[in-house]
Amino acid sequence: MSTISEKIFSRASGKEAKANEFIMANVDYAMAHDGTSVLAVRSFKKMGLEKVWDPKRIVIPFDHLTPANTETTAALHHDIREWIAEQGIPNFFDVGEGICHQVLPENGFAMPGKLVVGADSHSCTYGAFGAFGTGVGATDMSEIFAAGKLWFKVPETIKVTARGKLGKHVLAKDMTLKTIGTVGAAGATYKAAEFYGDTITDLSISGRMTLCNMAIEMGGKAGIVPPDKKTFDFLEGRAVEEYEPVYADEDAEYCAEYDIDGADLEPQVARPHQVDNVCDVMEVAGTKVDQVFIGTCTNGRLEDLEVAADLLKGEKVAVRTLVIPASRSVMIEAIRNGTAELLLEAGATLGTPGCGPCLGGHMGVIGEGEVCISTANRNFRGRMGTGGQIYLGSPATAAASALTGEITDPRTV
Ligand SMILES: CC(C)[C@H](C(=O)O)[C@@H](O)C(=O)O
Ligand code: SF4
Repeated sequence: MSTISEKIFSRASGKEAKANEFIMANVDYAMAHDGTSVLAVRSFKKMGLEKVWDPKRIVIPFDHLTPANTETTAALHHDIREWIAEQGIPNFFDVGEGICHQVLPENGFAMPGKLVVGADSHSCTYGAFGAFGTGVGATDMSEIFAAGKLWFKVPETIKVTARGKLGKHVLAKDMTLKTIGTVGAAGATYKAAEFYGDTITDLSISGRMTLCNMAIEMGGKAGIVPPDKKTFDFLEGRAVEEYEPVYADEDAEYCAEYDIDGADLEPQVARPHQVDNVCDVMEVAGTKVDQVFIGTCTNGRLEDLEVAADLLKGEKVAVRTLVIPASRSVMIEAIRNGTAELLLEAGATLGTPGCGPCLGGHMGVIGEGEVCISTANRNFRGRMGTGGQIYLGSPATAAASALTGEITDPRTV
């Protein structure tokens, strides 16, 4: 009677692992990006260590401040590139390759049954593939760099079941925001979430990534969709090694259960400054916006850009609209299939694949008193610029709002 997390931790620790136990687990893949690798490498060097445990199992994408925004960032990037070369780490993704949580799945590092740990809180995204994906701090990452292992408390699991077919212009993001609004920003603290129901199985891989990406926004240690044919098809020719899918037992123990109604779901928006401050879009419709941002590890995939392009096709945006593809391959596909052209013709700005202004680093921060509707996962106070206000919504809601200059229900344009 085990949950997916208990089974993954049992394999990774080599002994039967049950919720609330402390175990030492072998990590399958470890990720740090330009932001966190700096600190992880510093702490690794402080330990007096020379070589990482296994260069092939470390993945380093540069995405947070790319291209470098200041001389300081450029110098830090330079140092990390040197360290990566010294260590012989083959999985290095430099400026323009994309956001870590897009790059790892695209390159087959997120696989069912694996323990994938990242020095970034949204590493829970890998749960979309049936992995236990979780974020740790940079010093914990240095321990993993050193020995490939880390202590974990095996999490309890909540079960979220979503049923019903989503309506027109109601997307995975709306379901995700609804789930966070229902569970609450701290409702799943140090717990894993397993997602079930036809609404979930109907989601594309991209939609499942949106959902699992935001598990941390309800405090979750992980968010996991049981792998199915869609998962296996996506991983075909992509998975970097063999994997074994893991499923929960019928009588697995859940500490809480939630039901989400997909059929009657309206487009959702999270109001400033908490992610669980969620409401139907109608409640905030008409709120003037200064900027629209479509991108991030939550909603910067091809499907998201296509949704936006479809709404903006042949029209002109009323406010500045930034579109930042989640990865180089998303951008290439968007160029190939005409999506990029539609967005540019409508007046949107296309940026280098990466995090963009998501965490307020550069490329599109907002000014004092400005309002942005964003497809990202966090709307914390000041995140995209001091004194700014962030509303979170789906790419459809963001694109509809771009057309009118105010928060708009995509079903009305
Ligand atoms: C910079 C990094 C540590 C951070 C995170 O862990 O989530 C960032 O990606 C974010 O989204 O705020
Ligand atoms: S896109 Fe945003 S949420 Fe995702 S990793 Fe980058 S900064 Fe963090």
